[in-house]
Amino acid sequence: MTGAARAAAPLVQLAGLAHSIAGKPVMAIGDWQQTSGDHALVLGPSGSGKTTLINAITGLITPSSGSVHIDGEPMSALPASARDALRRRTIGLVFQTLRLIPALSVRQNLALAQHIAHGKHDAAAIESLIARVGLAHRIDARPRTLSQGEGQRAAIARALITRPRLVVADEPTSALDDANALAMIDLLFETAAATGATLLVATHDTRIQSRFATVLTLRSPARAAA
Ligand SMILES: Nc1ncnc2c1ncn2[C@@H]1O[C@H](COP(=O)(O)OP(=O)(O)OP(=O)(O)O)[C@@H](O)[C@H]1O
Repeated sequence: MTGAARAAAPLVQLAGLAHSIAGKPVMAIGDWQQTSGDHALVLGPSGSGKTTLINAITGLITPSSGSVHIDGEPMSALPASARDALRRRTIGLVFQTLRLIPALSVRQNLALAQHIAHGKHDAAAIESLIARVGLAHRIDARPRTLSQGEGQRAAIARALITRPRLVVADEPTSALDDANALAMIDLLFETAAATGATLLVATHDTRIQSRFATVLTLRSPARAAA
């Protein structure tokens, strides 16, 4: 795809997207698209298929029907190794369980992410992003010594250090109290603005809904059919 065609393509484009496991429908979206810069919330109750949708968007599963395009590239149609490469190039992931590597410091976690995505090391970019999320004083700390809030800030920095076009966050706030949930979303918005990323946040946490102009509401396909 040419640069001009890519610039015109939606960042995320879903067409007829649905997924079944052992014949049971677990996620049904149909058509949806997200343009670059348009932060979006995927909102749905437990079991409505949010994680399944994220797994399809990030190329971790092959949807049973329909397609996923990321930045104009056919994620769902690519072989596994090409999907991995597309994910590393374009997507940063933030999980509720932070998934930082325990044996590495915060700085080293970011360095590894940078190396995997781009095969390069930019120490100044790491220090600057860690300072931006308010963790300069913990840069050489191991993840197990961080507070929950510090760990979440480290996980956001790790997702953004590769300067992904899309940041996908799965339930980033559900374990947090009201003040920390909103602070987490504010930090995601601020770091996304600083690095040029677009956010796609999946949650059942309605407290953060008002922060997003675009909301995709999911219903369990089993309930929708009932
Ligand atoms: N590997 C699997 N095998 C069988 N059923 C599955 C599997 N993965 C997901 N499901 C089912 O698919 C449905 C959607 O699951 P999914 O995890 O996508 O929902 P969710 O909206 O993310 O839920 P939660 O908010 O509880 O994490 C659920 O009914 C779940 O039990």
